[in-house]
Amino acid sequence: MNDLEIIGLDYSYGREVKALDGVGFSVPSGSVVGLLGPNGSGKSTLIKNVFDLLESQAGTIAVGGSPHTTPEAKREAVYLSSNDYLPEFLTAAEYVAMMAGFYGLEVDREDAADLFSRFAMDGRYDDLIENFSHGMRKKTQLIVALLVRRRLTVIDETLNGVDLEALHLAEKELAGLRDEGRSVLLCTHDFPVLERIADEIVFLDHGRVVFNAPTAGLVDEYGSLERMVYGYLEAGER
Ligand SMILES: Nc1ncnc2c1ncn2[C@@H]1O[C@H](COP(=O)(O)OP(=O)(O)OP(=O)(O)O)[C@@H](O)[C@H]1O
Repeated sequence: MNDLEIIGLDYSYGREVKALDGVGFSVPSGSVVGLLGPNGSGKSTLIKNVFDLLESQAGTIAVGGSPHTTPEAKREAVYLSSNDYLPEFLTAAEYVAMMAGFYGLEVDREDAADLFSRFAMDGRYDDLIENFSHGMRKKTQLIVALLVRRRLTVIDETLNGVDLEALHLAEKELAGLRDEGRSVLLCTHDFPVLERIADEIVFLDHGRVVFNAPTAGLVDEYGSLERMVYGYLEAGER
């Protein structure tokens, strides 16, 4: 079963910029897939298409087996954006409750407070988000995903900006989602993180999939993901 399946996805901004050009790949249940690519390669455009934040122009996207525009698909997935824009006038508890409410869920206060304390935000659950640092906001986004535990979690550079301790815990928690048979699409430039937790890699360049293979195989072949990417970029085959 694939939690996300994308076939032949195109997307252009106006007539000039073709941001996605025939993109296709899948995220199998019980896996972490790393999404990599240089700036402007189309990663955010791809993710926005998956969440129907941009209206797809050609191709198909299925989430949990349902077309991505349907309520069934939208219930199956959670999106952690690359920015840290959270409603500042809410407390973390109110924000978490609101997000869970979108999925028809109620959050267990103890579970949530426990995650806040494990992510080094002990006692901050009832504080206004206005008083949270950048890293605390990123961790709050992540905690929401861990509480709502959807079939598919898509993380757009959300982990960039959290400290090493939180990153270590985040990796363990994401592996926990995978072990429950859920899946994660993790967009990050952090090669070591991807080598540790991604089962497969999708590498985009100029809106096209250049590599799509198991991480272990790519590391065997190129020595590391970093060498694979820089080798490709320096080879001038773009
Ligand atoms: N709103 C927009 N209007 C016009 N062009 C856009 C818009 N958003 C993105 N683009 C263009 O689409 C292409 C893909 O951009 P996108 O943001 O998807 O890349 P990305 O891989 O997420 O980049 P980054 O790593 O910098 O976040 C780029 O050429 C970008 O300039």
